[in-house]
Amino acid sequence: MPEASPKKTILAADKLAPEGLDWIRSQPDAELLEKPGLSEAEYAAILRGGGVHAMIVRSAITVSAGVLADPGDLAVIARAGVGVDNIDIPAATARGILVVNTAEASTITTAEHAFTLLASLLRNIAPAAASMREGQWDRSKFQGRQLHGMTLGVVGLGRIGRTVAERALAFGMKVVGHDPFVHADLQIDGHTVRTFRSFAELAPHADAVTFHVPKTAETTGMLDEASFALCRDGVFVVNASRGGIVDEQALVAALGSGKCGGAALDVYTSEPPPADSPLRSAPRLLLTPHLGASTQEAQTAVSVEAAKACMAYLRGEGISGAVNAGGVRVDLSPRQRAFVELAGKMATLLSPMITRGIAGVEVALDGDDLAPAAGTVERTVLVGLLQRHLASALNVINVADVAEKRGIRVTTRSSGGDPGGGKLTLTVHGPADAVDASTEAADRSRRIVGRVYADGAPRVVEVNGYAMDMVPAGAMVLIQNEDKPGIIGAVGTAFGSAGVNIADMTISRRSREGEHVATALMLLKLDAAAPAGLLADLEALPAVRKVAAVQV
Ligand SMILES: NC(=O)C1=CN([C@@H]2O[C@H](COP(=O)(O)OP(=O)(O)OC[C@H]3O[C@@H](n4cnc5c(N)ncnc54)[C@H](O)[C@@H]3O)[C@@H](O)[C@H]2O)C=CC1
Ligand SMILES: O=C(O)CCC(=O)C(=O)O
Repeated sequence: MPEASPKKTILAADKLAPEGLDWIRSQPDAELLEKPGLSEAEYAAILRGGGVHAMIVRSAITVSAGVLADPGDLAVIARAGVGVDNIDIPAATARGILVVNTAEASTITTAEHAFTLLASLLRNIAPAAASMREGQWDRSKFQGRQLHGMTLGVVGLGRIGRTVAERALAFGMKVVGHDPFVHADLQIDGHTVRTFRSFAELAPHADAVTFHVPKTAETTGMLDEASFALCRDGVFVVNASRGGIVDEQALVAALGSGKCGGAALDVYTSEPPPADSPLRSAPRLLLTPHLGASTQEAQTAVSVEAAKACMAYLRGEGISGAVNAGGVRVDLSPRQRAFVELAGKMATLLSPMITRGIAGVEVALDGDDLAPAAGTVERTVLVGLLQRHLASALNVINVADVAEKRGIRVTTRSSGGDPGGGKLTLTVHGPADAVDASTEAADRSRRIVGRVYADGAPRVVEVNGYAMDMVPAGAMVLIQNEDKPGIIGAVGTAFGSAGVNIADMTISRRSREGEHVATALMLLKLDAAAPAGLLADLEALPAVRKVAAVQV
């Protein structure tokens, strides 16, 4: 989660509707940096300089790994729109930058554009209008086709695809669809939309196809030479999703051969397409310059929503439209926040005891109303456990990836209700546990338990079987020793000689079956960090087994 600091700077890196920019200017804790139309290198330099907390983009700029190489204070990138294929999400995630979009705000506008393209294409509106301007009056040349009765194949039955389907049905078209995540036929406005398991199966059933899918490895080139062959002769094609989903070369060829009766594109593999692109001169091809979301209404909505999403995250109020946040939430109640704080402190306290790596982490969160915080607790735990051992800065956005790359299995369980009012238990398994069930291996598991009582303070109540009660904070030292007389005095003398004041201290004794000497764990809260010399002196004391210092 971003640090709380007075003013947050939002970089508007694309042309945004003035309403969103005005909203930013009206916020006392926000500052606007308006810099549309720069190069990737220039954006990289602005970010590197620090002081930019959020960045809003549309599709004109590419937020590449290079732009994010040294992102300074950047905590969130908002896409004022839907498609995030111009943002390097793995690079943003790796640097702990939240990516959000404004998925709903432009749905209707984009669906209207796709449907308008189809209707205009079938009625030759663009070439007929152009011929009128040239002084011609040629009615037979522009005879069109009727929408009513035609079958439209909608590929991608998400927000925009379904909205297009509704409009097509209202015009008396039959609609069929394909979406790997829609398994049954759909009922839309009293009509049945038959769904097919693949585009190949849908293709022979449609007079026209329209694409409303994200650009992925599976969707790129979905309509290519091979799949054109499966389509009806004279099929009409609309693509207002992303360039390259309809293969441009195959389209030009199909238009030339008549396999494709006409097509309309709003999006291109390269935007703008080169001046000499064959697309610009292909017959029966209607082109618009990526206008799908370009209405006053949609642009106002995406601009304001993107601005609000940035500030909500930076203020810790919530995450809306998250693309890479996993289960992280910042809109938590004070009690849920207390558990997130406890999670971070417990994991940090445990982290110096984890010297042999981590194979798995179990997070158990018990208590009423705590479940919504589980994702945030889980990631906060990982940050606390791993940060000490890694050079790069971790946060709740990038840590899941970091853990996964290290093969750390994380299981999180949350249950409602706990008689004590709420409990968090972390168990960290060392690498040997999975293959060796011996006592020694089992002992490599580390367990810490914490609670938040009515006072709201996050307390640690158990560490590795030692019962205790302490609110962890600041500089702390853990000392494990054999439970023999004189140790406490020796430890106190060492601190006194080093001039370090002990602010709070708890001692707990544990005697386990099979252990011939009882051991004790001291947890000390200090007024200042313990210097290395003091830690060495403590380690040298007879009967002291382990000493670890940690900043919680
Ligand atoms: N031309 C423009 O200006 C605009 C274009 N878009 C683009 O429209 C597209 C759709 O946007 P939304 O409907 O909001 O997204 P959405 O996420 O609501 O829907 C996308 C649908 O595609 C489906 N899908 C994924 N892989 C598929 C596959 N291999 N075959 C068939 N279906 C598949 C998904 O299951 C999902 O239902 C996006 O690519 C977006 O970038 C969005 C807004 C404006
Ligand atoms: O006008 C824009 O910003 C592009 C809209 C778009 O393609 C999207 O939102 O995915």
